[in-house]
Amino acid sequence: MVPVKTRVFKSKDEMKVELAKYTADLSSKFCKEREKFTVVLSGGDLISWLSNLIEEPSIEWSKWYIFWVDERVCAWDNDDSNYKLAYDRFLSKVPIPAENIFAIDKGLGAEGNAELAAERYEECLKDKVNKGIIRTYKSSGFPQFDLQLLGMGPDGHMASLFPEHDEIKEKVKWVTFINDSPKPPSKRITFTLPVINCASYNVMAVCDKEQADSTTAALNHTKGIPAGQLTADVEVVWFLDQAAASKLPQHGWCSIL
Ligand SMILES: O=C1O[C@H](COP(=O)(O)O)[C@@H](O)[C@H](O)[C@H]1O
Repeated sequence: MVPVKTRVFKSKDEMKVELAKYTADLSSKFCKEREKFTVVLSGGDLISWLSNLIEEPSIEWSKWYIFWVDERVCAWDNDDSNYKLAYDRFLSKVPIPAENIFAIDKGLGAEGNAELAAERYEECLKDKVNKGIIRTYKSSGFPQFDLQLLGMGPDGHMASLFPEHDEIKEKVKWVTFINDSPKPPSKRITFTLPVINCASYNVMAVCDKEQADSTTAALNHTKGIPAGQLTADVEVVWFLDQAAASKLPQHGWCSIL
């Protein structure tokens, strides 16, 4: 397991600037090495924190490939959809080719069939592995994404892996589903923990005082909350604002000013 790094910023705005720089640097690295950059998005607040990235001049958007760590099983134009959120606030503002964006199956989403939607998304990932777009992790065969941009709920869930729910125990599947999510909407699909933790780089971005308890519990590995199990192949970094970090035993600011 790689050591978990934390970077604490005085404000959300500072965090957004640094998150954009971090992502742009990795984009340059992977686009140079592989001519591709596979990026996994989550939903929630994270998407609004990508606003500075839109302005980054160095990014070769045509080489980006977009996936989702979790998705609500609903129509693409439903306000609950993580795809819609990302499209409206981020993807529609940058020139990533439409054929490089891999959302949940449109029909199965609209139908509300979580089990089949998860199977179809896993097939989609396998197809991209076969086409050399996604790498695989060592000999495990699990997909290895270049960068995942993750968020955490106040209960400590990440992706759609919730505390006291069994989906986090899945060891074989790449994508699983939940029909009774404690956070609405109830039907979701989600990457499994082994897939999440095979990524080369994992960023967990968390802000606000409502997240202070779960941030502390996750980083101290207490209460067994899902986000506390996050690791990565190369690097895992928690990007925190001062409020989210306020209950950590010791935190120094990492001001960019
Ligand atoms: O439901 C979800 O929640 C988490 C956390 O969202 P936030 O609004 O508390 O930041 C998110 O990461 C996940 O993708 C989403 O489906």
